[in-house]
Amino acid sequence: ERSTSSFSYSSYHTLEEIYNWMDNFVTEYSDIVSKIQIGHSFENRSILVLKFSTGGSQRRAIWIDTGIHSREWITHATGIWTAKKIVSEYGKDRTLTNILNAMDIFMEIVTNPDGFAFTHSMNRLWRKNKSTRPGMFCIGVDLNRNWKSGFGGNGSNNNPCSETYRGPSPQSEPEVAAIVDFITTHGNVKALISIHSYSQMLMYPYGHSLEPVPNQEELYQLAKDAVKALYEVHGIEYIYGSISATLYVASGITVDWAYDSGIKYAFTFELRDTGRYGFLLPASQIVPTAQETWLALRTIMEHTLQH
Ligand SMILES: CS(=N)(=N)C[C@@H](Cc1ccccc1)C(=O)O
Ligand SMILES: [Zn+2]
Repeated sequence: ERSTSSFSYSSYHTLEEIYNWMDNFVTEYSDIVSKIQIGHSFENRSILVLKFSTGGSQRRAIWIDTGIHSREWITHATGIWTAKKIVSEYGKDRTLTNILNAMDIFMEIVTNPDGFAFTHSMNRLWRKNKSTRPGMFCIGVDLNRNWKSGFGGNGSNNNPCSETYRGPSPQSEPEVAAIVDFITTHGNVKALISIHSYSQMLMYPYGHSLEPVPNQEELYQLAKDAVKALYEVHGIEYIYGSISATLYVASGITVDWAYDSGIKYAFTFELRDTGRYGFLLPASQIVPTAQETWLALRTIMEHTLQH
């Protein structure tokens, strides 16, 4: 069907359903949204990004990615809901309207399409991408360990059979290289938000070391404000802080690369829950999760607009 009105924002969807929704979505909201193909996955699926823009050229931009770990289905579902929220609120919500009148938003909803397809077909709990190389008898690289910053450090693994296998070299994976190329070429991305699940946490660099980033105080306060805004929606409590101090040391991660590339507002979410359902979060929690996450995202985007 041509319109997105029959699409259920409170259900989980397959890759095909999401890609069809994207086409209908950009058609229906063509005045504010467009679709960009930034590359192809290892298994040759299109890697797609939604661009939200109200004009200008090469405006300051915000990058949001979901689904880098394919089993974290709540993140794709939250991304889809958020995309609809952005177009619905433009012209109504003053903060969002101010953001989009000055900045662009890029959103990559299915950041690991091969892994996502595999969670629907063969293994619901697949995390990595689906790359293989000669002599490797296990499949897949952890796309959240394949980035250049801190690559190969503690909290990543050199064993291809590990769930945190870093890959043979930084940006060896097409899914990572596509983002690096896009953001580097764009050159004006001011905030990057990489969304995972689960644990209910909002974190910022560094993951690869306990060394505080120069604007640590600012990021701490912003995370605190974002988590408070999130809490006020449904009373869900998040913890927040730097990745290495709050969670564990992890190397070669998205937000450390972003930060070291000059993106001073780099955050990573771990959405609901804290383990009762984990990656198998019931669809009934999609909309509540997306609603509360939106307030945190808007807080971070507003701060980026103002600084
Ligand atoms: C459960 S999980 N895989 N989302 C946990 C996730 C934590 C993390 C997120 C961002 C940066 C560093 C570390 C990871 O190990 O990749
Ligand atoms: Zn994850």
